Amino acid sequence: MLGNRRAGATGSNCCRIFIFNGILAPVTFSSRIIVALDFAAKTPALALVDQLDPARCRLKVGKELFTRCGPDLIEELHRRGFAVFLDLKFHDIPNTVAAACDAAADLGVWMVNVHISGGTRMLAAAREQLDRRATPPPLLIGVTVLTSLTADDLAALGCPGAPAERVLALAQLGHAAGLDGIVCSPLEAAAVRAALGREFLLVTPGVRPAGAAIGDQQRIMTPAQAVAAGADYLVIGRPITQAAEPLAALAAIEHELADFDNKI
Ligand SMILES: O=C(O)c1cc(=O)[nH]c(=O)n1[C@@H]1O[C@H](COP(=O)(O)O)[C@@H](O)[C@H]1O
Repeated sequence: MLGNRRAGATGSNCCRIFIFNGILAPVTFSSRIIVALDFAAKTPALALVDQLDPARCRLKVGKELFTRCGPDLIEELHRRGFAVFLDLKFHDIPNTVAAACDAAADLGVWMVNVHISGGTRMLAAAREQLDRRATPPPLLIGVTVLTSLTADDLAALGCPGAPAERVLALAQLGHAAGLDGIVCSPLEAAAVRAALGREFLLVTPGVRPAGAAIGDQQRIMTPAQAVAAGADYLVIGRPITQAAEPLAALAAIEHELADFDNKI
């Protein structure tokens, strides 16, 4: 099995060298917060991004924004110095997913994800393709059970049992296939951490500050609870992007995490 940590791009701190117009630009990222840019167009997305600081958060570009704006948007975010998680949740035959991961790596993104339920051969193909690259590849992260799903939803899909059991089984599959980490809800983070160790990255959406609208998320915790459970990165969208004052919402989450850090 290949090492689960990719040099230079993991943990709470990392430094990546970006090359734009022939200029080397080292950028250090330190935040655990990944802001999900779930916008329908470039203009509102960049209006928020231009108020943010790469030292305070990373950015996630998902299916909607990428489908509308494409690779140019990723380049614009890189030019502003942000580490980008390209969240396209690849799930297809091994050859197709491996090639898609390679294409994502060509964009210079920091993190890319695939559905672990695509199976071991698909995961291995993605891993091998990224490891063949000449430069450090993006972190390869596997989605376990979407945070919008409940036990009843899983049963309806023919997967009876608690989400936590399925998350752990998928996490073990991903770990064995050499993924750098997984996406799970904070509710499962502690069990996965205990089973798979400190090095395996845990990326948790399903994060809601106390009092925030839950929306379509089903398995949630607060930011501090998620970190206490072992999450490395918190993916947070609407509680920041839809807030009346997004910067104040981000600052409140940072304060919550700082308070937690000071207590341990
Ligand atoms: O892979 C993801 O990022 C993801 C996996 C998952 O299980 N649940 C989940 O919510 N996400 C993403 O995380 C973000 C959460 O956004 P909010 O619910 O607005 O905080 C969205 O962009 C989702 O696409």
